[in-house]
Amino acid sequence: MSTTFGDRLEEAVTAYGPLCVGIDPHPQLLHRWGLDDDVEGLRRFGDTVVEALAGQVAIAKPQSAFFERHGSAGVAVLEHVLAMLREVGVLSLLDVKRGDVGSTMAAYAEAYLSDGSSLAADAITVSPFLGFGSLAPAFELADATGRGVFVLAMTSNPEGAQVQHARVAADAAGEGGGVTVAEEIVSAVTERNAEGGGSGRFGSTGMVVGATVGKDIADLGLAQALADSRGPLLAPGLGAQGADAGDIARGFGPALPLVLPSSSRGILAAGPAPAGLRAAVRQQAAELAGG
Ligand SMILES: O=c1ccn([C@@H]2O[C@H](COP(=O)(O)O)[C@@H](O)[C@H]2O)c(=O)[nH]1
Repeated sequence: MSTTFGDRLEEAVTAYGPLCVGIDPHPQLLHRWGLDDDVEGLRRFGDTVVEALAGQVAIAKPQSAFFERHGSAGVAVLEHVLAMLREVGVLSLLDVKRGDVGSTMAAYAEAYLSDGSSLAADAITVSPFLGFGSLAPAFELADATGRGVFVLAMTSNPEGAQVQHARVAADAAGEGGGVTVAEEIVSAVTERNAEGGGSGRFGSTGMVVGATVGKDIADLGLAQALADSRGPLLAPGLGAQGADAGDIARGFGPALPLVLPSSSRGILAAGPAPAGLRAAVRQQAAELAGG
């Protein structure tokens, strides 16, 4: 791809708005939609959601876990969903939260970020808790193929603070200690986007910052640093986890133009009729826009 992920994202968000819809085929949702909790149900769920989102949203976020729980046939449905999103022109952000030692990370990167892989998405989520540097193979391949990487920074679950608010130790030279893990990640992403992330609104390295963590952003004094990062900020937690449009506006403050608010169950509960899903998308988008 000749353009960067950040530029493609900016174009899509300008056309359709920032709302990201999660594709999470929970067993309870399959049941509620009158589908069996099997591979055929999964496929029909995926087809319906993609049909409903086409021409409505910039970006969709399939949750890998709900496909993986059906084994290799479920992963084949995930591949199908990724191909369909590509076909209808909705960017895919695969929520797969990978992270490993560098040599293994290179293999994950090939699976999700290389041209020609059946599991390739426009962007993926990654976990930096084996060290930010261990993610280098994913960043390198994403840059080379025009894809994006979203690094977990401040996750939407209450347990995340235990790790993400911890203070890092100084390096061997006695430098750099004392900042929180979250702050360290924001700085590393900012550096990446400054080095080679294009010049538009978004760089191609994003972060996951939950819609539920507005108070933590304030407590850690990170709102301006997030705004300066140029990282697209995936903000899950809207809807089913309790956050609303007001929480996002207040919590992110100056970083709001970078935020991709994300909702899965809050939208998917309006199915299975595509018209119902589209109405839920429109209502959520209007709330986010302050309407
Ligand atoms: O911090 C995080 C990171 C990822 N997620 C994922 O987002 C969706 C949320 O689903 P809802 O139904 O809207 O609650 C799900 O796939 C999570 O794994 C997150 O919630 N928080």
